[in-house]
Amino acid sequence: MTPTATSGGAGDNIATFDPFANVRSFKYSGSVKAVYPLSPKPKIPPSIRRPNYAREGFLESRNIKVNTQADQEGVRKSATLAREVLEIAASHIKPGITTDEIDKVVFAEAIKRDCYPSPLGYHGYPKSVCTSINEVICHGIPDQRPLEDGDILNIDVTLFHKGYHGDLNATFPVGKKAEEDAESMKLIRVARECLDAAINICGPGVPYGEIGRVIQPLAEAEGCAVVKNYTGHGISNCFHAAPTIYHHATKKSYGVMKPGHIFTIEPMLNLGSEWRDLSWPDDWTVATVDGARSAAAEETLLITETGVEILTAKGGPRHIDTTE
Ligand SMILES: COc1cccc(Cn2ccc3cc(C(=O)NO)cnc32)c1
Ligand SMILES: [Co+2]
Ligand SMILES: [Co+2]
Ligand SMILES: [Co+2]
Repeated sequence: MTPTATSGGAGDNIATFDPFANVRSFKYSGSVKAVYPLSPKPKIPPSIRRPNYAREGFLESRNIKVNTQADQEGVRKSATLAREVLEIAASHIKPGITTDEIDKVVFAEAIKRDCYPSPLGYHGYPKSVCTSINEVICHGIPDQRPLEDGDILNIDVTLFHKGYHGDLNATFPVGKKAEEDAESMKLIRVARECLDAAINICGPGVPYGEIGRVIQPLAEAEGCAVVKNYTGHGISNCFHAAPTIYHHATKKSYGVMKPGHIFTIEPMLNLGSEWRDLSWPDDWTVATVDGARSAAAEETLLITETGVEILTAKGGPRHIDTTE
């Protein structure tokens, strides 16, 4: 999900980071609250190549990169590694583990794979992964809050490997209570189904606006609202680039899919009909305004001459011929 605003961030004073300290007026929209202090910033081995964020704006240009075969192979590798790390992180989900502990798993597994965790330091973001619980839509900061039986948790992993980013996320039930919560499990299922339906219409010559025109009616038919202010994005040697991928029907969409285009689709759906979001005073965490639960699913995709390749696919990159 590509933020449209610029943000302060924790910088290096992570141990004393408490953005709620001087905030009297803020009211949480649901039951999830930040639990500080954040753990200290991890030491990054000097051998790990870091992205150069200085040159990244937020989608200022509409020029969509046509990736060479070498670029595509670079993203394919990063995407495969990101999938591995997401699955390992997900295997740690259980009531009682904190999101900070999940962050440590992601960091360690990234370094093991000669990857830099892309979110760490990106526009000042203080952690290696985004962990978004219940009413948190995206950009949840890993902290000392233990997961609770009945929560739903989105883990959003982006890894930078040898010059290229790979980005994916998925939402998981926490404990038996969540697995038996029909509404939450429906929300998780519909987010994934919307992503799959959008992927299945991708291919050369398809306008990017088709993505939102497919997702929005599907989501609303299932009693879910599509978040409008956070989007998918082009990705390759930059974390965020053109095109902006809207998950709702909008005239703001631009561009036509061409072979070599690489981008994410990452629909964020809220239970009910309220699509609007609010930001916590930490300048990162985004939550639903009405406290309804939110779920997302994300893959990194490559447009080919005959369809679309899911570079972050479970089990490894998978091509779908959508032109036959
Ligand atoms: C400047 O403004 C902001 C606001 C929020 C977040 C960030 C930075 N950021 C950190 C992690 C992260 C992940 C994505 C993503 O595409 N996930 O699929 C996007 N942005 C991210 C910056
Ligand atoms: Co985002
Ligand atoms: Co993304
Ligand atoms: Co992501």
